[in-house]
Amino acid sequence: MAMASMELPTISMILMLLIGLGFVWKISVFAYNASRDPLNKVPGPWYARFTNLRLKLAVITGRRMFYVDSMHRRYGSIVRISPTEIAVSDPATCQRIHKIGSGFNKTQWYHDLVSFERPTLFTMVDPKIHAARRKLLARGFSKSYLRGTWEALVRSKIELTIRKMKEEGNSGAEVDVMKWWTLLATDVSSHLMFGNSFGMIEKGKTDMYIQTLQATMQGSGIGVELPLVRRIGSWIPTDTCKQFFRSTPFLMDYGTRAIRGSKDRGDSANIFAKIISESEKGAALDEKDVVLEATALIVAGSDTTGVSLTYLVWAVLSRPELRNALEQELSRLPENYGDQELEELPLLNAVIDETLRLYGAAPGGLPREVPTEGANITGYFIPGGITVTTQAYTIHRNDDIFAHAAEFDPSRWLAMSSEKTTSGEALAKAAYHPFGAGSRVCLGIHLAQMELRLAAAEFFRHCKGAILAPSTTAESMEMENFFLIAPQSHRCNIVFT
Ligand code: HEM
Repeated sequence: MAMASMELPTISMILMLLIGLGFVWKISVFAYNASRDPLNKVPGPWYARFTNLRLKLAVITGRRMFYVDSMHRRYGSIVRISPTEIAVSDPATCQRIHKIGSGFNKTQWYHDLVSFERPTLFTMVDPKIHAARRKLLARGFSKSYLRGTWEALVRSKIELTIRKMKEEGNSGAEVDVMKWWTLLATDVSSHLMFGNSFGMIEKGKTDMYIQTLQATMQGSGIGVELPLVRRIGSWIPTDTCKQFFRSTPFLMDYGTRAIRGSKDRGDSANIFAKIISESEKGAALDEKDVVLEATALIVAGSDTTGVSLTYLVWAVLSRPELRNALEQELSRLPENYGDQELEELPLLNAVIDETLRLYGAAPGGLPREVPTEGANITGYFIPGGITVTTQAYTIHRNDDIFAHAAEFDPSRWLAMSSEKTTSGEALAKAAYHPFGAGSRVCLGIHLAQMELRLAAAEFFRHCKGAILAPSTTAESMEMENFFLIAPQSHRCNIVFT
């Protein structure tokens, strides 16, 4: 009996043996596939072959663009950053990826990030569908239309914002320019999209709709990286979780009422009135599309412009000589100047370009999918379906493209604007892309530039006594990166002396 129980394996032993064999088999298949993966030839850390955990950690701690930049510095202009993703920082390859008709389309990540029930311009993948939508929306975002129809409104909101900043700072209190610029940009884009002022600058705070929209976007940002958290959060019956994960019906209902209201007021009430009247002829956009696009555009036009203006003010106030020179340039403007005159000012535009080079609001990875047939990227064959990302953060800080790239030096743009540009300057101009590139370049570029020019001009004409508060330091302005950038302190305080 004793001998038999020693020699015959029990059922549990057989099961354990089978599980063990299954496990070894799985590991072998995984190792075999990993060893034959064409991406193995791409330089990068060893763990990127097996897991995206290191990249995810960087994403959820707001360090993604810094992590990818450190990988480029270590491994070169092409680097594998996860089992299915490579990053590229060679300017010519970036241009090739982003150029119109390249075949490198946006990835599903954009749709997951925004998570609306239908795609919008920002999230559309199919180039033909995107091109048709872009053509329709572009009518409301051209420089001439914006100047003709909206410049006065944008300017009045800027003047109000600066008056409110000064009122707040009258008693010697610190004034957070990031709060005010974000309110300004949010109020401008909401007014342009829904045709009504939300009165946020007057009140000095965002309203209920914008708060819910911001919470929803944060919820989507969490959900795209941690889908389980989104799923669990959407079941939890608290107001916060509802705002983060279940606000779409509220946002849609609000947007529908706002769009219907502005439609009744006629063609110049909002940007969409113009687009709707055009699209109704060919029924290209239904009401839901309009509401979703308007909602997405409010998001796209708010923190982006607010953050860029914040860094502009910080960068100039940190450099007294530059500030004096800018104030002098602006003091020569006639009282009734407009955006067109501002476009001619060399230093103002150099300051804006330099701000966007180092602190443009969206300098992180822009993911694109390698076309089905695969592509040769800087000498490596990359199979179809792999994600390839490029980031302005790295290209804009490349010393071979921008001399002393880490320095904030607007004078580099003054030299570049002369008639005779050197080949190095031409390379720098081509590599510069704070608003993205190609067919997916920012739709709001002219609106953003108009706001940046007018707001910077008004600020440095009317806030001569403003200085950075002691609490605003290089450390407090260090960037975090959750798709967009923001100062880690989420504020930029000044005082009026
Ligand atoms: C300084 C401010 C801004 C910066 C730095 C900025 C930056 C960018 C960048 C880098 C992209 C490309 C994204 C990609 O390829 O994945 C983009 C796209 C876009 N931006 Fe902006 N943006 C700004 C302001 C605005 C404003 C004011 C609006 C509209 C109100 C806007 C609307 C859009 C839209 C709709 C897209 C998607 C375009 C498409 O895919 O066809 N942006 N922006």
